[in-house]
Amino acid sequence: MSLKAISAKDAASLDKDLMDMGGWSLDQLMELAGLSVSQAVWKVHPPSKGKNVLVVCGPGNNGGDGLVAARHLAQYGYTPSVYYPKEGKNELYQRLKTQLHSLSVPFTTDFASALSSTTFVVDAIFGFSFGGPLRAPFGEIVSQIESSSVPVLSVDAPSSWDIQSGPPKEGPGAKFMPQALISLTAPKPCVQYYRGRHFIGGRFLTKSIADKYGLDCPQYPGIEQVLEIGVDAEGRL
Ligand SMILES: NC(=O)C1=CN([C@@H]2O[C@H](COP(=O)(O)OP(=O)(O)OC[C@H]3O[C@@H](n4cnc5c(N)ncnc54)[C@H](O)[C@@H]3O)[C@@H](O)[C@H]2O)[C@@H](O)CC1
Ligand SMILES: [K+]
Repeated sequence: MSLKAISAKDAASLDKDLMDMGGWSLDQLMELAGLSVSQAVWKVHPPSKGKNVLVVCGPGNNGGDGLVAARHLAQYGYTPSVYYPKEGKNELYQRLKTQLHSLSVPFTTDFASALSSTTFVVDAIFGFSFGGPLRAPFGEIVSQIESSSVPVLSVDAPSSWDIQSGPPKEGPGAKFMPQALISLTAPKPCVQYYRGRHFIGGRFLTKSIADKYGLDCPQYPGIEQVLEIGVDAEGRL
């Protein structure tokens, strides 16, 4: 299946269009994004493969998607835990945290020990607004994920990868290749360097917005929030 990619700049502008002109709120977009992340986890790593899922959240909306996904995973019967070392300050993130506290989802501060006892990792550290070398503590976090054998699903982009040019040449993330990736709305250009299971999610694209940005509307089956799309041997979509 061929789906066109969207640049980081256009992805940010598309989000703004949805909110400024399309009548959406950020909460709604994040809810659908996080719901699709949770469904991709179910497909790649059903509870029969292990219920402990570590959701690693960054400070922006990619981290917010992770918080939403953690809530859905708890409702599905997983035992998620969250690592959230640089919390986003706005009230949306605080409400998502309250929702997780109400479900007794633990927030851990000991990343190494959480990683060693989990069966699956959700990488919700950085998405399309990532840029430049990783600042602390994320270099160390990415290094630990990279050298662990625990399978990983990355949200929107493998964290540490440049959205346009892919994995860094050296340092943390240079060898990071998550087992699964869920692109939200549309793949980002860095997906050409990705090898693994690839899903699309975030079922809120309209035909007029897709046309404006030259995107394809994914043909989600029935009530599914995710669609698995292939990456061929050369990495083309
Ligand atoms: N339409 C969509 O596709 C939607 C996308 N959403 C999510 O929102 C994401 C984009 O969110 P944001 O724009 O908040 O950005 P990100 O979550 O990608 O990251 C921004 C944060 O990362 C920090 N950061 C950037 N580079 C860094 C570095 N080198 N070292 C350390 N920290 C760094 C910034 O200071 C900022 O706090 C998407 O990737 C997607 O996951 C959804 O939540 C909503 C709808
Ligand atoms: K990510």
